[in-house]
Amino acid sequence: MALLALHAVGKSYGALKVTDDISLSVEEGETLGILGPNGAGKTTLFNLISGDVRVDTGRVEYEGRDVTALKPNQRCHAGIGRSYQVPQPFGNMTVFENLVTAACFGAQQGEREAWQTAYEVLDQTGLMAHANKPAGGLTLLNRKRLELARALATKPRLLLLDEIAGGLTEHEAKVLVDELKRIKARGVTMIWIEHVVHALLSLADRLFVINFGQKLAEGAPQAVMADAEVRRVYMGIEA
Ligand SMILES: Nc1ncnc2c1ncn2[C@@H]1O[C@H](COP(=O)(O)OP(=O)(O)OP(=O)(O)O)[C@@H](O)[C@H]1O
Repeated sequence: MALLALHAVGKSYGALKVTDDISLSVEEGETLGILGPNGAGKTTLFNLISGDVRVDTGRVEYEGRDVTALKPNQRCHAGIGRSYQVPQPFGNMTVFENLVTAACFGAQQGEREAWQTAYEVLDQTGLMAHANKPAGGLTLLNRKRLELARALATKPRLLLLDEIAGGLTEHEAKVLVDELKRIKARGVTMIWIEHVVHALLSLADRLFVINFGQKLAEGAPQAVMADAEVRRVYMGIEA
């Protein structure tokens, strides 16, 4: 049984079909990479999975049950955690407080357990030295780390990562990818939207490419990257 399955989901804003009849499934432990040009509908797809936006048509199944009608907090409690493309920390709170908040409200933990979770996640994401700093003053790499850490503190079984490597230097992206590899090794299932293709390829088991809200290609990373239509649409390379 797939951990997540989308069945013919659709979403329009006025006349614009942003998600057009997308079906996909993700197996437990798998990392699915999502690629597509700017405005293709990738973040909207995450919003439909996390419940931030409701589907107009189709169905979202998680752990074999229909979650289409569940609110974002209910989907988070069920184990769907996400990061946002633009980091969304509580800027006036410390890094530690941000993680305790995520554990309390996302994983429904009591205070003592949430402190323990926050401590573990600080350790996993290399943020320990910044625990007591206000989140609003972090560097870009550490803001990205905190975005990942906040998602992890909700104890996800399925982790949605939205351009977590965007804007980082080569070295910083490698540090982040190493962290993601450790998370993957712990069995967390991931869907990762990323324009930094070499970072994505170092982790993804499978790729799914979107263009104009529709599926353009899906399959093994090497085969998808060699696909003539993907090269034309995504990389601007004519065959
Ligand atoms: N709330 C909204 N109201 C109207 N249009 C929207 C809304 N959200 C997204 N769109 C439009 O839907 C399209 C897809 O947006 P989306 O953010 O999902 O694309 P994306 O593939 O994630 O892009 P990028 O790679 O630039 O982040 C865009 O044309 C965008 O302007």
